[in-house]
Amino acid sequence: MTSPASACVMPAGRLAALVDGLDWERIGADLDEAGHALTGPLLTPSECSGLSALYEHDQPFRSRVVMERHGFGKGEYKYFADPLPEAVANLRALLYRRLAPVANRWATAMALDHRYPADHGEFLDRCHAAGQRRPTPLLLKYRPGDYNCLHQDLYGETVFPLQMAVLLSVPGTDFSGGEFVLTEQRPRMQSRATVVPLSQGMGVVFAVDQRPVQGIRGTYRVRHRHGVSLLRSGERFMLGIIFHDAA
Ligand SMILES: O=C(O)CCC(=O)C(=O)O
Ligand SMILES: [Fe+2]
Repeated sequence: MTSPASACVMPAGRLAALVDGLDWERIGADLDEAGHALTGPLLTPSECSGLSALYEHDQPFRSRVVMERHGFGKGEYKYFADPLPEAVANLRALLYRRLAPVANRWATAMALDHRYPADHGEFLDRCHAAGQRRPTPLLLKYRPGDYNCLHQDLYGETVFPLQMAVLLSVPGTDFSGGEFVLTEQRPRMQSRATVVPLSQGMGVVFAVDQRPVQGIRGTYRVRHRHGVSLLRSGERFMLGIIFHDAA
């Protein structure tokens, strides 16, 4: 029997070339400036539908969360089990390598004493040693009336400060509403929200929690949260790639 994960074949070479070809200088600058950055297209429409189609299967996943039961919103998601589908594992490792320098720059700017290794495998060893052994990449599914409350994906003490998500559905065609929202809480100020315009296959990299901002009197920290606005019609699938594992 072929596993459902083999239904979405993404040649590792194509992904590596694609990730290498992204404008990492611009992505780094956008992350510094706004706490989020669009990557450019990452997955083809057929790769997007292949991944979305996994949702109805049990075998690729370790657990299913019905958001309403936990007060997280409305809708559901499933965490992938180890071994992750090859494309998800490859994307996770390839993106980590490019984002680790940004994470280290932020840690330096915020005077934090931890630094991130260049290699994702090494970072995962650190998670596992801290008791965070469960994989965190996930697929989310929204239907009309669903939404995802503003939140942070923290799963233990060990945190990689950036994460990524890829929209798998076509806005305006497959669904309406359901916008990806990022908020920024500056010290002693009200929160500010940004709606990130995504298209199918487009990735967004964003701050998990804190990011440094250069002010007139030195660097201060802003705190981010992300979520999804009310889905008005259709069905929306999202791939989430979090770089730390969960306790
Ligand atoms: O569905 C979305 O756009 C949000 C996904 C999310 O919360 C995540 O990837 O951590
Ligand atoms: Fe999230």
